[in-house]
Amino acid sequence: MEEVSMRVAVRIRPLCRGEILEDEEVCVQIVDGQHQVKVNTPEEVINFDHAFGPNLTQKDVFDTCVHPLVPRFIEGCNTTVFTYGQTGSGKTYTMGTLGIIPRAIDDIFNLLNEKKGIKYSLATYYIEIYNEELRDLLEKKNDMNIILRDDKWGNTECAVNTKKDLLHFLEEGSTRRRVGNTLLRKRSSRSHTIFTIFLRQQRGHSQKTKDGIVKGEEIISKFTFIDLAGHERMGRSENKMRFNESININKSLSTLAQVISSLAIPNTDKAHIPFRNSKLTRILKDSLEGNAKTVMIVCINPASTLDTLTSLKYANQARDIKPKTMVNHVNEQYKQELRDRKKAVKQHLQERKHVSTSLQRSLPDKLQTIFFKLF
Ligand SMILES: Nc1ncnc2c1ncn2[C@@H]1O[C@H](COP(=O)(O)OP(=O)(O)OP(=O)(O)O)[C@@H](O)[C@H]1O
Repeated sequence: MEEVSMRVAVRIRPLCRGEILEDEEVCVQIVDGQHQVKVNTPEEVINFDHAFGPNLTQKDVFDTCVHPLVPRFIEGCNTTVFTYGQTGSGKTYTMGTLGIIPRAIDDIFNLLNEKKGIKYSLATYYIEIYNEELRDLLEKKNDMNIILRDDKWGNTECAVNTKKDLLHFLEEGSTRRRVGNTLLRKRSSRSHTIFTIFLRQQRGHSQKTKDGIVKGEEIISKFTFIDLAGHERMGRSENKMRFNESININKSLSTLAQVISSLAIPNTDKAHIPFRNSKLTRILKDSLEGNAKTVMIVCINPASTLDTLTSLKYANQARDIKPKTMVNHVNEQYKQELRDRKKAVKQHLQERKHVSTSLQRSLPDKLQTIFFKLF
C-alpha cells in the first residue's frame, strides 16, 4: 500500500470576448516555469502541483493531470477528478463533453484493449445533486441495455459495451443537467454532476503480482468525474429560486471545505469528519479518504479578484490530504469474510457442544437419552 497526497491543479482561463470588450484586467497569473499562482491584490503567491495558464489546451490539462490516473483505475484503484471554482471560471469546459471525460474514456478503452487476457465489464451512472436532491441524468429515453440496480442513492447503473455507449451516456446526461440564468451569467450550472465509470475485472493470470493479484480474482474500481456547481456570493443572484439554489450550492461546498480541512489535519478522528452533512460529501467520501487517487482542478476567472484568493486557498489546503491507495480485491475481501464467518460458526458450535456436554452430565439417565437424541 502506497501513501499519496491528493493532487491539486489550477487552470486560469483566457479572458472571454465580453471581458475584453469591457476592458477587464487580468488579476491572477501563473509564475513563469513554476507551479505557482500569483494574485495581484492582495499580492500573494500560492503553490500547487500543476498550474495551467490561459494558453494551455484541454489536451495539456488532461495529459498532465488525468492521463496518469487511467492505469491506476485499470489496476483496480478508485480514481476521481473534480473541478471546483467560481461561476463561469471554466469547470464544465474543463471537465465536460469536450474536456477531460471523453479523453479519459478514450484512454480507458485503449488501455483495456492493450491488456490481453483480462475479462472485464463496464457500467456507468450519471447523476446530479440539485438543491440537496439527487437526480438520475440517464433515467429517461434510454435506448441502451439498462441494468436497473438501485444503490443506496437510488440511481441507475447502465451497462456499457463500447466506447460509443459511454460517450452517448455522457452526452445524453449532460443535456439534462440543471442550468439557469443568473445575474452573473446565462446558463450557469446549478447542480453538482457526478459521472462514474465502473470497471469489473476478472484476472486470469495465476502468478502473484506486486499487488497480490491471484488467478480468478475479481476487482471492481470506479473512476468518478465531478463537475461542481460554481460557488458565488450570496445576494448576487436575482430571484428567490436562484437564491435558494445558491444557499444549497454554497452549503454543500462549505461542507466539502470542512471535510477537506478535517482530512488535512494529521490523525484526525474519522468520526468527526462531517461527511454526512451534505449529499455531495457523502458521495465524495470514498474519493477523499481511504481507497482513492484524486485530482482537484481549480478553475479561475482571470478577471475576478472577488473570490479568487478564497478558491486558491481552499484548494491549496486539499494538497495536505493523504489518502491511502489500494487495489479493490473483491475476492480477497470476500474470502476473508467467509473465513471470519466460518471461524465464528466453529467457535459457536464448540461453545454449544461444551454447554450441551455439561448440561447432559447434570441430567438424570432418562432425560440424558432424550437430550442425546435432540443434540
Ligand atoms: N480554457 C478555456 N479556454 C477557452 N474558453 C474557456 C476556457 N474555460 C472556459 N471557457 C469559456 O468560458 C465560459 C465559462 O465556462 P464554463 O461554462 O465551463 O464555466 P463554469 O465554471 O462551468 O460555470 P458555471 O459554474 O456557471 O456553470 C464558457 O463560454 C467557456 O467556453
